[in-house]
Amino acid sequence: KLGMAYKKDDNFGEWYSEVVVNSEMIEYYDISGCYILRPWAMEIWELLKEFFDAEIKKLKLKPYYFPLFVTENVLQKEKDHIEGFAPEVAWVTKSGKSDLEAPIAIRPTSETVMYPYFSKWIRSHRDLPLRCNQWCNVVRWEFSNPTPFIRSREFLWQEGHTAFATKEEADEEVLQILELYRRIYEEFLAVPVSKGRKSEMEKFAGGLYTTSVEAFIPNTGRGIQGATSHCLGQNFAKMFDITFENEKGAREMVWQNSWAYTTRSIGVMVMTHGDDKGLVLPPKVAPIQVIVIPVPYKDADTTAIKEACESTVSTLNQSGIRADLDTRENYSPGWKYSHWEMKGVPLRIEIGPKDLANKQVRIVRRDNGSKVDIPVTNLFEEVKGLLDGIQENLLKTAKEKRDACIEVIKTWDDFTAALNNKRLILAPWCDEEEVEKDVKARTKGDLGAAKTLCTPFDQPELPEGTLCFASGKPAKKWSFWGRSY
Ligand SMILES: O=C1CCCN[C@@H]1CCCn1cnc2cc(F)c(F)cc2c1=O
Ligand SMILES: [Mg+2]
Repeated sequence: KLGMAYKKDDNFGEWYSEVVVNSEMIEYYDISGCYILRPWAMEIWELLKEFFDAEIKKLKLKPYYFPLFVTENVLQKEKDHIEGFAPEVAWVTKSGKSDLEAPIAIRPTSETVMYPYFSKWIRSHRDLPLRCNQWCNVVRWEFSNPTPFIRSREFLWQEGHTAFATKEEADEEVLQILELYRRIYEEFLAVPVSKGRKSEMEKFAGGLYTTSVEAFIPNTGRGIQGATSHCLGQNFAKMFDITFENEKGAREMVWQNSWAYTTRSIGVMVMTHGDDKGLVLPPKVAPIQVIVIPVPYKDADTTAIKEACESTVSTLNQSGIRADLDTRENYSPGWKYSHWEMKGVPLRIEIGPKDLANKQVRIVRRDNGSKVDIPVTNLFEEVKGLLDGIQENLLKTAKEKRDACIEVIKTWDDFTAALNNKRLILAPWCDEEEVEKDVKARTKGDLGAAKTLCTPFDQPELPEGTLCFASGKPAKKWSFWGRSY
């Protein structure tokens, strides 16, 4: 079980599957596209949820739980937002031996479940804003290659659904939530992301506009959507008759948003930081931040060593650091080093007879393997400093790697070359959907077509007269293009 059979740079797909299993995050399940999330994954999910839930409570979101099931006619209510997705909808058709009167869908997302009740609950401007969030699972019976965390037929997410009296309020919240998603990725998962707007073709068809945070996986040269925050405009208000009486007594439709991030975020973190020894966890999301390992030496005082380990762990835990010790007799220190490296624990503390005698401990960093001996007296400060250093180093390294993949291009030939070089492409675009479709058609292949990933809010200077790389028409904006998950 110890050691990896695959190398990240040689066989990324196999490496990834091995890491998520060997680090005890995932157990494969006997239904394709479904995975068991073990504690090492769920504890990360819970740390992210703890942050996000506290932040949205500051924005006055209220917790709800809506049913998993939705009737056929309600699901079909919104034609254009569903029609493209119909093949992904999972249906319950029987209970026991008998057929159901009518098939019932399992929620792939909850607009059609929730909005008939938003219509009922919202009568007056006093009922606004309505702010609803639920933490739940959703089911989408996808057929493209299933990948743990990244693409599964059932996944966990939070879905926020809000309603406002004015577009201004909705527009503001879209960006507040997008900033929280950026923080989830950059401050917790140490994954660099770009905030931007989806094209008309890539946006959520049922909405007005879509914003997202986009990540990039250098090993595969593919972009990946990290999270999404939509302004729905009044489209769903019209469909579901969600109106309110304003201060002047006139009836108006509400302005809505919906936004989500999912367990996919964990997979992006694994892909970004993992190495050939296994998982590398950013301290902010590490279920165990420090593992303490006794290094007994033939006739050395093993009891004293064990006591030193226990007091080290309790000192750290009392200061809010997630520390644990591995005193299992039936495993050697060497075996334990590999095991906890595989699980990506940021810091290892070794305590042997010499350390005991010198009233010090040896600390080993998972991210760069560096070792340092520190006096027990300022254990907490040193450990805290090292954990902060690891967190910072992981984001910095990932940002440098991602930025090294970005290629600015202006011609079609450079575009196709960059695409085949697994680059994240930044190109001037005329912003015409026909051109986007044309690029998709011209880059179709077994690696998948190129698409727009987002138009970054942070726009570089676009010199007058710059032409679109694909159409030769006057360019209107810089957009990120590439293959994606
Ligand atoms: O992306 C979000 C944020 C959270 C709430 N939902 C929105 C839009 C979801 C877009 N979407 C995405 N996937 C879907 C899959 C389906 F099978 C289906 F019936 C509907 C959808 C579907 O509407
Ligand atoms: Mg999908």
